[in-house]
Amino acid sequence: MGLLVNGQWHDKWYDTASSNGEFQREAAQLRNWVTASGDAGQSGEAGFKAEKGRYHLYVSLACPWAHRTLIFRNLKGLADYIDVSIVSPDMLQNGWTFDKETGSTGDGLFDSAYMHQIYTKNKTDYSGRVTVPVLWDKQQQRIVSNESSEIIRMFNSAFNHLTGNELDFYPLELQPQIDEINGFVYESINNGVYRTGFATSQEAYSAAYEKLFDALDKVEEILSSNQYLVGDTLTEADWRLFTTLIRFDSVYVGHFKCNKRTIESYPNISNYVRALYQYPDVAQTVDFYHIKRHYYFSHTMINPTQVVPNGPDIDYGRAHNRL
Ligand SMILES: N[C@@H](CCC(=O)N[C@@H](CS)C(=O)NCC(=O)O)C(=O)O
Repeated sequence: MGLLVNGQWHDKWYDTASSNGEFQREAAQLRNWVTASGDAGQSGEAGFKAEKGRYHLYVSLACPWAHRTLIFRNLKGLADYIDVSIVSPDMLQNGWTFDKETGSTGDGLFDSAYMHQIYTKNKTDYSGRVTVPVLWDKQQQRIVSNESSEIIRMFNSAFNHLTGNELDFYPLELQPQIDEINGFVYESINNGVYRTGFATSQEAYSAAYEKLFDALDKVEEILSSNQYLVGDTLTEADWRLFTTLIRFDSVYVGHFKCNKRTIESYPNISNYVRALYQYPDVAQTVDFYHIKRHYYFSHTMINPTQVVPNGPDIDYGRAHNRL
C-alpha cells in the first residue's frame, strides 16, 4: 500500500511516528458534485450533470466508505444508471489492484492493472493517497469525487428526476440532527476503529479504544428509545454507521483490537444492525469474504502471517425488533 507523489507510485504506509503513534486520515482531495442541472455543488466545479450511463463507480467491497456508496446506489435505484468496478480485496505493494479473481470485476472502463492509474488518468502529476470509492465521469474523462460522504448525497437526490425514486435519507428538516450525529459517529466510531487498529503506541490505542466504546454505549442508549439514530426516521446517519457495525465483529474486534465488547453483545445495536442488513437490496452489498480477506491479508504490519480467521459465525438474517 502506498501513495502517489507527483504521479509516481511509492509503496509507503501512513507515518504515525510524527504523531505519537496516532493514525491521522488525510482529507479527500477531489470534491466536485454531480447535480441535476449540472451547476456546481457545494464544492468544486460545474459541469457534472446527472445522466444515465455517464458515471462509473470504483469500489472495494471490503471498504466501509465505499460500501456506503454501493448501498445508496441500490436504495436509490441507480444500478442501471451508474456502473461499477470492484477492486481486488488485497491491497499490498501496489495499493488497490484490478485482479479479476475472487469476486472482483477488474477495471470495467480501461482494463487498468492498478487503481492508482485511475488517479493519474485524472491528473498526471497527482500527489496523495489512492483511495476508494471514486466516482468517474466517462464524458469528461476525469474524477468527480473521491469522498464517500458527498457521493452518497449526490446519489440521494441528483438523479431523482431521472429515476423517479424520491426516497430521501437526508431530509431538510432533519439535516441539523443528521449532521450532528454524523460528526460524532465519524470521529469516534467510523474513523475510531481505524484510529484504534492503526495506532502504533499504547497511549494512542487506549485513547481511541475508550472513545470508541464510550460512543457505542451512547449509541446503545439512543437505540433503546429510538428506532434509528435520528428518532424513528431511517436516515443517511444510519447507513454511515451500518457499514462500520457490520464489519465490527468479523474484523475490528480481532484485527483492530476493538475487543471490549462485540456488537452482538449490545441488545439494541445488534437488533438495529440486523434491521439495516435486512432492508431491501442491502444484504447483497455485504461481502464477508472481501471484508475479512482485505483487512487480515493486506495489513501485514498488523497480521504478518496473513492468516484470515474462519469465524465468527453470525446470522444477520435472523429476526430483529426494529420497525
Ligand atoms: N474520505 C474517504 C476515505 C476513503 C478511504 O480511506 N478508503 C480506504 C479503504 S477503506 C482506502 O482506499 N485506503 C487506501 C489508503 O489509505 O492508502 C471517503 O470516505 O471516501
